[in-house]
Amino acid sequence: MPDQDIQQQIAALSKELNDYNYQYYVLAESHISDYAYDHKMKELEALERAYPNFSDPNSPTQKVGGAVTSKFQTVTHKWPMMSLGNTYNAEELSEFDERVRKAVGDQVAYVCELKFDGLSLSITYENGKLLRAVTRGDGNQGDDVTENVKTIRSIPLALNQADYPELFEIRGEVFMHKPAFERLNSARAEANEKVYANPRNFAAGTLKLQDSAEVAKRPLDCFLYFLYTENRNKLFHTHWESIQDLKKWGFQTCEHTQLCTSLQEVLDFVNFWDKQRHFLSYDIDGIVIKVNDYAQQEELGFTAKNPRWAISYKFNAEQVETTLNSVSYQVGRTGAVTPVANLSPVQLAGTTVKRASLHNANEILRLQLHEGDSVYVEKGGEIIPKIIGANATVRKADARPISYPTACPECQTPLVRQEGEAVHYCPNEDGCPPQIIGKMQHFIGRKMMDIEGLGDETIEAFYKAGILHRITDIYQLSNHQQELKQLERFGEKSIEKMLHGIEASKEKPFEKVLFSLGIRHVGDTIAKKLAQHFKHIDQLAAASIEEIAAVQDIGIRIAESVRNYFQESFHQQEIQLLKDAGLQFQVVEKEVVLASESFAGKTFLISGTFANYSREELAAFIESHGGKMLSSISAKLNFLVAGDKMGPAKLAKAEKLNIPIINEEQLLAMRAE
Ligand SMILES: NC(=O)c1ccc[n+]([C@@H]2O[C@H](COP(=O)([O-])OP(=O)(O)OC[C@H]3O[C@@H](n4cnc5c(N)ncnc54)[C@H](O)[C@@H]3O)[C@@H](O)[C@H]2O)c1
Ligand SMILES: [Zn+2]
Repeated sequence: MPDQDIQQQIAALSKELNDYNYQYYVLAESHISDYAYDHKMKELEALERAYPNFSDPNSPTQKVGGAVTSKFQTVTHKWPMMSLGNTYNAEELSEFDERVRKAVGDQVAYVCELKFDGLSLSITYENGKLLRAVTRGDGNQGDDVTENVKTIRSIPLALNQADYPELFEIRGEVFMHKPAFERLNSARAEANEKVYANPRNFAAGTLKLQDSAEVAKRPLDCFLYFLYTENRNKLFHTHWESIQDLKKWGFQTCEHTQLCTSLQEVLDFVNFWDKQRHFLSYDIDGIVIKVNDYAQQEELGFTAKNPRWAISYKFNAEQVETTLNSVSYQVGRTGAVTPVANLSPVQLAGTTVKRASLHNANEILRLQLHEGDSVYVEKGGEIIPKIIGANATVRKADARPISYPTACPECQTPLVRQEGEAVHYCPNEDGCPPQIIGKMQHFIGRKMMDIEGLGDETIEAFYKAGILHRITDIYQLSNHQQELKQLERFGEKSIEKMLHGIEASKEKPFEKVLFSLGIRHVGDTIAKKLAQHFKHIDQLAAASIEEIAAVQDIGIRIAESVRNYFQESFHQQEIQLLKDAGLQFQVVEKEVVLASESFAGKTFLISGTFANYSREELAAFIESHGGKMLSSISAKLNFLVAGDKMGPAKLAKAEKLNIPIINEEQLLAMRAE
């Protein structure tokens, strides 16, 4: 190949890998599978090795792929945070073992650890207290994400009494469990928010949020796996010993870590987990093999990018090829349409796969799917596998591209897609069967009206039997006892229990009723806020968009949705019928007796989390002593009651306006003065 071509090829590969790095580390998105990425990296490494005159110290082969961002304070790592070399088969692993033995002799033991698919973190502890947490960044410098990390429950803020060093750094991996990922991601899809491709990306996106309160809502977890401290060799001689002590100090380490004394044991460990990993609640993408002895680690040292004393063995993401038989379109409770690929059954990662998710129309376009295509299916983070591409080489010449339907498959109403949104909706909220059933199922849900004796399946059965057509029919069920008894599997006892449950639901407070109505974008917190502000459904129904949007934390999108809901005559009728049935449509005010006038004329704002009281309790305390709560920081504010995890922007604003910032104890003491 002429030099010019090689140079071009190196430049193109470098650019491509740098682009993937940016998407992966900064935007938390993957546009290529890890396997394909690693393959390209190896290709570039091989080219650079063959043509050293073209190698470049800034090449992605020479540097850790991440970067620092401008959103956080930049911190320089005391010990650089490196990447790991990777191997994909037993042969490459045995080459690693040979290199190690050549350098340090045959007395080698390895610690085998799961390679958690998350993002690495360095945490510094001083005198047993969490001081600082920093991302890997570009390996030399990372982002200070301390406030966010403090919200992770498995990371101790203070250590158990033990003989830990005064100052040390501990490294670990932050990740999200698969069930939490599934739950949060589908809630995001419902709310039309950006969904993440896998738990790793979700965890990475979360740790880089500016709002720690939002981070606290997303369940992150962390395994700690490495200790750095000055004079470490005086404390421990091996990595294995250090891990035993980390546990005593209060850190969560992974129970599956194993000490191996031969390559065979390492291989057994690798093979065992290649199969068992599918049963873990979190994703791992391989095994990390570390030389156990610290002295040997030091002898082996580092390359520009990796330690020479450790390596990863990466599992091949299991991938199979099968036929795309058809695409079906499911309509959800909110009317969102989800395309699902129906596949010829195939074995993948221990289960038979028949279906794969396709997310939305853009995904179908991106994959350029055609009818009858032979497709590659992979198990990513999701339980339900995904299609990663079609094998165009075996496509029939006359195969038609999959075209997205224009009408709802359930009710034939033309579908709509809001500008800038990826998801299509069936707008026929009150006439589309799955939406009607979904609305009723939502209504009776545990966090909503919580009707005992009535479940999702019963709702569906009653709908199909023509007994239920809409939410309000639930309160007419007592008039249908004869019909109910005719239904299979529905005895007198269960009917009685259900009717009792329905009757009891009439006592549910207004905020629950409001949440249960299933107004788009109105979840339980929003419902609570609206109920507290408007007190009565009639006042909410009569409010303008501006009036609704004036309520704290209610944005214009929610306000519009609420307004639209109440404009529909069908909904007005629905509410009237529910009122007639005796449901609660107003806030029952508790009489307020002022405990004192200590705070009369004073205004307060509460932010963050507190050790002894909830925010609501503190607000009630302030109000019971005559103080007034404000909803934002302005010159009118007299005191900011600040707890932990308060947003830095708020703090800065209060400081700028010279507003006194007090803590929980100071607030309580103020009353006594
Ligand atoms: N799909 C994409 O677009 C894309 C882009 C960039 C990188 N990647 C993936 O990321 C990899 C490169 O990332 P990398 O530099 O973080 O390397 P790596 O993921 O191959 O290995 C190093 C990392 O492993 C993690 N790790 C997990 N468990 C560990 C344990 N027990 N001990 C030590 N470390 C552990 C640490 O975070 C460490 O930084 C690529 O090989 C590729 O798979 C994918
Ligand atoms: Zn429909």
